[in-house]
Amino acid sequence: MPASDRGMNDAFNRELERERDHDRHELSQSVQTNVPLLNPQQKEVYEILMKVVDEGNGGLFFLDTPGATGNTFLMSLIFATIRARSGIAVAVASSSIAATLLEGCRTAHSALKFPLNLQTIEQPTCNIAKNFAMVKVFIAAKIIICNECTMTHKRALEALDRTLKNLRKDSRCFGGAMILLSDDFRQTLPVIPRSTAADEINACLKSYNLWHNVKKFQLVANMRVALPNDPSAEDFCKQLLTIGNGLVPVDKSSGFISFPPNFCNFVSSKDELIENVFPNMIANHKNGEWLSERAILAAKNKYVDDFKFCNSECNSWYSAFIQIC
Ligand SMILES: Nc1ncnc2c1ncn2[C@@H]1O[C@H](COP(=O)(O)OP(=O)(O)OP(=O)(O)O)[C@@H](O)[C@H]1O
Repeated sequence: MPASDRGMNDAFNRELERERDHDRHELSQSVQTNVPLLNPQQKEVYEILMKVVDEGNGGLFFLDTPGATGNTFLMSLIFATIRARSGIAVAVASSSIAATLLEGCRTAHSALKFPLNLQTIEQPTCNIAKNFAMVKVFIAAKIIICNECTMTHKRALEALDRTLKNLRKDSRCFGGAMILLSDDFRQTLPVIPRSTAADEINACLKSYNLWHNVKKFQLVANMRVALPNDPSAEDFCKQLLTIGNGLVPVDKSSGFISFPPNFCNFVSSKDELIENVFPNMIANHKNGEWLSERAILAAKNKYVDDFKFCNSECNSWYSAFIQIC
């Protein structure tokens, strides 16, 4: 078969069309429904950020969002507002689990082609050639959201800055694009193999040389507590903030903290953990809704590999979980 004669323009336009291919009516309705629900702080941030989007002057913004303060809710609303007006909004996240939180979000490494060895390159750029199909999308984007950004290496931001200046032929920061970072620095910092705590702090976005120029906003009202369906959430959220703010004493000999009383349920074995999270797995393993409500998270891949499953009937399911987790 002769090769089809498709120019690069086709690929560019396909990506642009895909980014604009949303049900604008449905998005407008969702915006109309959700804007009145915003709490005063969320509303203030939403209005400021949408004004920046409308003015089109770009800039670097950071939204500090402790757990459950409505980061996902607000990001989704900003996304929907821009898309409902046929604008292009790009969302990336530092991990694939985090990318599932926002519609159309991809991992930063996949969408922006960051080099894999960021920590060893002094002046990295994204591996985006000018004929890369997403280039027009990055040029046209009203906003680039980097969700759950605290795990991102500061050099990723440097690479994005260099690349956008080059693609958009604009010497302003990030080529004049609007970049919105969001997350909570009480959570995980960049993971650097065989590093010290100092290496992680040095790699963190707060060590980025333009960090002092970032315009910062904060959400503080915990919406899971405000919603009436979870009375235990208030204590749990306070405990999380206490740990995140470094207020729980560290044991000098071990370097560990002790969890506050009633913080969580402890189990004594992996089997007990699995039985608690996935009770009666054999009966439930084909129930997608039941499965989507539970997960076991592990801090390291080696702990994931340690999970051994012996039940042949749903062995394949167990394996699938562990990969996802
Ligand atoms: N203004 C609001 N009106 C109604 N519900 C809201 C509002 N803001 C947030 N919520 C709800 O509160 C819960 C927590 O919000 P959301 O998931 O957006 O927070 P988050 O900061 O992303 O939390 P986490 O980091 O813990 O995932 C969700 O169920 C969300 O739908």
